[in-house]
Amino acid sequence: MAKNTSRNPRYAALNAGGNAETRRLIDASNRLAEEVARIFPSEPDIADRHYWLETIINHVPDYIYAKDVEGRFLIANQVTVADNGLEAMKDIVGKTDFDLHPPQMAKAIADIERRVIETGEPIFGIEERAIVSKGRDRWLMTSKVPLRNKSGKIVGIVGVSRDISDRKAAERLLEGQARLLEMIANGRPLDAFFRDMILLIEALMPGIKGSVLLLSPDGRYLFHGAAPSLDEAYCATIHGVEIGPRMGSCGTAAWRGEQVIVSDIQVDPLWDDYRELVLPYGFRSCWSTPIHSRERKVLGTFALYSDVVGVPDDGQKELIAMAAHLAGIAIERKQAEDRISFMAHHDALTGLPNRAQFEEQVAEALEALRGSGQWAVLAFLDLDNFKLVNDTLGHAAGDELLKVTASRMRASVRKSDMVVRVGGDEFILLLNGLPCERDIVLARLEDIRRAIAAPMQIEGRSLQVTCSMGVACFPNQGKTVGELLANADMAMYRAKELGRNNLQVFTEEMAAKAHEKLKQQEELRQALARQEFFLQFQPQMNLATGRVFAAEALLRWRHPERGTVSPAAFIPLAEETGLIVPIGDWVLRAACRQARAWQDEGLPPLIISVNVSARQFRERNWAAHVAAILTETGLDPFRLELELTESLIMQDVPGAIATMHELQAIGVHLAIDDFGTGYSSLSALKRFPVRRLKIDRSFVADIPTDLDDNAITAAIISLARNLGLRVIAEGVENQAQVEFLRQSGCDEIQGYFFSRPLSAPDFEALMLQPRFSIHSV
Ligand SMILES: Nc1nc2c(ncn2[C@@H]2O[C@H](COP(=O)(O)O[C@H]3[C@@H](O)[C@H](n4cnc5c(=O)[nH]c(N)nc54)O[C@@H]3COP(=O)(O)O)[C@@H](O)[C@H]2O)c(=O)[nH]1
Repeated sequence: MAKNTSRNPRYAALNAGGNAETRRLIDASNRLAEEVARIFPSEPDIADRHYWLETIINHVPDYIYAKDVEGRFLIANQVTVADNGLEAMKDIVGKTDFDLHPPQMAKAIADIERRVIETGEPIFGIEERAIVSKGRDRWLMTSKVPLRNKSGKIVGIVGVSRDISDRKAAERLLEGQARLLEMIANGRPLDAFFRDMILLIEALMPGIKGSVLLLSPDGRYLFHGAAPSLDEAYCATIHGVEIGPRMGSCGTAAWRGEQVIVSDIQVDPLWDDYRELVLPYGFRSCWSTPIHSRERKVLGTFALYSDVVGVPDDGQKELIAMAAHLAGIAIERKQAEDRISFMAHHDALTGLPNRAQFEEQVAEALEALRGSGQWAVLAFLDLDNFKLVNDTLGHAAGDELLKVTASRMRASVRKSDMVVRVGGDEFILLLNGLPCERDIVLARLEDIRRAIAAPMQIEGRSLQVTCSMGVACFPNQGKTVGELLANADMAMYRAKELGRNNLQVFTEEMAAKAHEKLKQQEELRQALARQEFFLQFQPQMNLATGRVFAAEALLRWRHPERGTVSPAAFIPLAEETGLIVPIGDWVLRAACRQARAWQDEGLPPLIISVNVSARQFRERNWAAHVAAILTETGLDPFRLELELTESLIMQDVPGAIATMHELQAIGVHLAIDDFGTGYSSLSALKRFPVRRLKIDRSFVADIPTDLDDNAITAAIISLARNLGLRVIAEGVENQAQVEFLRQSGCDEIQGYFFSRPLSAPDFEALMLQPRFSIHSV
């Protein structure tokens, strides 16, 4: 006993190192030794000593025992005896571990003890497995020291073991949780995740079998998720079980949204309808826990089955709650992944597949059709005047209209056909496997158009939308998705040209036209680089003074083959392709530079007027760009007037007013071109920071003979005067027009009557002539 005190150098050394468990064991031994030394300071009677010692070690909760060199128990404390399923010490004395444990486990214990005996070296704090009371598999932390007789000979070992199973289980649980969370984070498939989760729980709860069932999207049925240890036939039987108030443990738990603990399936009424079904598998208890989402929506159930009657203890309840929680996270993550994947392949508003998915599927469909002698029809579809609905009834109404249209299209085609939304109000249809008869194809498409055009109720209003369709048929009008899309697009363009609400099938003529357009686009693109553009200048005259106060810069294209091309022939194409932005930039820069040159040459003060296209005007920071060009060319801002068409302003009135104010702030003047053609509201006009209105030449052309035009022209002049704006008439070609305009109070004129657009040198010569008087003409 004295050997085991803290004064023993070997134990003292061990006290300093080792792990916490070992230290605790040693401390306990030391305390025991000290206590004995304190109680028995003098040599007590040997029998008493033996009795006391036995009493003491029987109060220690750890296993304490001694064995001889053959591994036979010599002595063991009460807990060792009891946990090995025996009653008294005499029952264990003489037994070996081979009598108490499975052979492999017993051998592992015997090997360690043999080493201690052979080397004489103690072993501290080793972890070993042992089967203790009623076959419970436990983890022990054990220290073993050689047992010596009085002459120092090793006659066996003394062992002290502590049950560390709870700590080991907690460690295992933590490791398992970490592994499961890692699986969730790595997006492992749900079934693999559930499988590992159930196996972890089963390892921690021996004798229990787990299962996960998933609730169907309509919230009515439970479907198999995972159950690695349950019989497949049983899983198949409960697959698709309906949830309800008395539907076994799982069906009821999902129905109630709360845990259902059935301790005895044989008697619990919740199992009345399922008792027979479960009987062959021998389950007696089933504890089912709903798997919830973060919003407490039931996603499925996590159930544990056991062959014995019973309820979970607190530790098991904690494990179940943890598993159900992790399962919820995993399901929600999977649902989020599915949603993201759906969104990547579908249009969020209508739920239709998107273009990326469409092209893939069309390619497959065409491949399947190839050589079959059947047709596929690809149609581009564009809703007419959708923008009007959006602008007048608002975006919510526009969205609703798109959804209704999408579902009508879906309902008008077969399952094997496809409908996709490619953006805005544009859709593509693929009708699959049609007979090669144009009339049948057209009849099907007209049916779809009719379905779309049926009246619909949107926000309490009855609306009707027509559509334009461009069609290309496989294989004659395109052999690949790309060809079909391009040709259907051309046909659609033609349908729109023809005034909407119609259907056009692709023809070779359309292709030729498109080809020509492409060629023109390319030429236009190169025209800038090759410096084929130049400007002409048309004077603008003050009617009262006869003085030329401004020049309108007009763009021309010196085409290498076609000669001088009017802007009317290429500006629309430039607008469509966006080339108008660099071209417009060139015009503005060239016009400002010319105006500055005339100023430097001493020409009378002049305003240079430049046309602006809608596309240019919408460019980000356009006003700042204009300011930069003015700085670059050295022209004073007040010498520049920008002509904005009425239709340009009306496309986005608030945006246009904001840009107009920015331009006004840098000192540039503004005029409204083609006034009278763009339906600008008079109230809006008041808010435009403009200096001048330009009466469109279509009104001027027939004055003074056309009484309507006379009235319109006079009204515009009067309006301008009342708003404090100057007014100029364009396209003035004769004396009678001049007279009418003068009498109506028009301030200024521009037109062939006075001068056609001139080259820069000719304009300069005109300005240098003696003062021109309109009265003398
Ligand atoms: N965005 C830009 N548009 C531009 C630019 N340069 C011109 N244009 C626009 O192209 C349209 C056609 O212009 P153009 O062929 O130059 O015709 C102008 C005049 O020549 C013509 N005009 C002038 N007087 C008369 C006349 O007495 N009779 C008659 N039949 N035509 C006449 O009018 C055109 C000027 O119109 P406007 O701009 O409305 O003042 C035309 O829409 C141009 O705006 C450019 O650089 N950028």
